[in-house]
Amino acid sequence: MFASRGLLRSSRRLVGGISSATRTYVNLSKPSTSVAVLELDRAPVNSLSKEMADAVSAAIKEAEGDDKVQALVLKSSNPKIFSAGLDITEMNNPEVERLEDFWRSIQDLFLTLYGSRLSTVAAIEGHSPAGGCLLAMSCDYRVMTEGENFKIGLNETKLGIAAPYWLKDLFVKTIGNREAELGLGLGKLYSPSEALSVNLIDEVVKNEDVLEVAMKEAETWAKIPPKGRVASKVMLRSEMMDELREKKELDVGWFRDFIMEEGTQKGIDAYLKSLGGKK
Ligand SMILES: CCCCCCCC/C=C\C=C\CC(=O)SCCNC(=O)CCNC(=O)[C@H](O)C(C)(C)COP(=O)(O)OP(=O)(O)OC[C@H]1O[C@@H](n2cnc3c(N)ncnc32)[C@H](O)[C@@H]1OP(=O)(O)O
Repeated sequence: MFASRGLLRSSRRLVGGISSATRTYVNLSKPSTSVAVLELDRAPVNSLSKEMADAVSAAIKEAEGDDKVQALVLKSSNPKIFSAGLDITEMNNPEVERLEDFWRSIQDLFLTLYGSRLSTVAAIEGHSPAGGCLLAMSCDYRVMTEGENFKIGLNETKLGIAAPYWLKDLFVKTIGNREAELGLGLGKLYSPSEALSVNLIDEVVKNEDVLEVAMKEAETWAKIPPKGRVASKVMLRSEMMDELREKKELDVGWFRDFIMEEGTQKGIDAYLKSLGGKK
């Protein structure tokens, strides 16, 4: 019961020795013996399609497969956008089967990142709404670049949708119940200084310093003896993960039914058209 499946994942079937491995949508490198860097690289906004979510999950597992690696920095190839969250086009007039598979990939990405044996540090470069905030909150430590126009938070209600219960739980765990009520209800997007004041992030740094600060933090975590560190992470995170594992297919059904509703589709369609003003 204590050893949540996944958190102490066996590395036997995973590929070790990461050396600037580059693949579609993500770049994985190992700038130091104990720290890997996973760069999100899906232009224009690092939105999470099914394929992107699968690529990020696979890269995390690959990093975990190197026994020397103890920490992972998650960054973006775009200095102004960490991730724009879920790829909204996946939810706009979708095929039901694809929509369900998309959600399973998002669930798996959350379980993989949140449950990683690695210490994870998010180098949040720029905007990080909704699913971007999910990625950041799934990490152990969050550094965000300064600039009050950059935003992080869960803005789902503004799209006419609701965050799934497990994302709500993660938000509550991160910033507390009252602030989560305000943040979720209003679909609030926080500036870096606001996010710091509610503990949504841990540090605000200059743009040019973000990777250096994140790497330094990752090196600090990597020096902690992994046995106790991972056991502590399991204690803190397994309950939430086990609940989602048990309810995975129920959650897929809730998501599918919610997204396929006519009213939801109208809201998503209107929101998508408003983005960039181009669609
Ligand atoms: C009973 C309860 C049941 C519960 C059921 C559970 C239901 C849960 C469902 C869903 C959960 C969703 C979580 C999400 O993550 S939804 C996504 C939310 N994301 C956003 O709202 C961010 C939207 N994007 C932006 O705000 C901006 O793009 C920004 C990131 C600030 C960057 O701005 P800028 O640099 O100006 O870039 P543009 O806006 O011009 O965008 C460039 C092109 O990229 C397209 N784009 C942007 N974001 C997305 C996205 N998330 N998905 C897909 N495409 C996106 C945008 O349309 C532009 O495209 P084009 O150039 O073709 O016009």
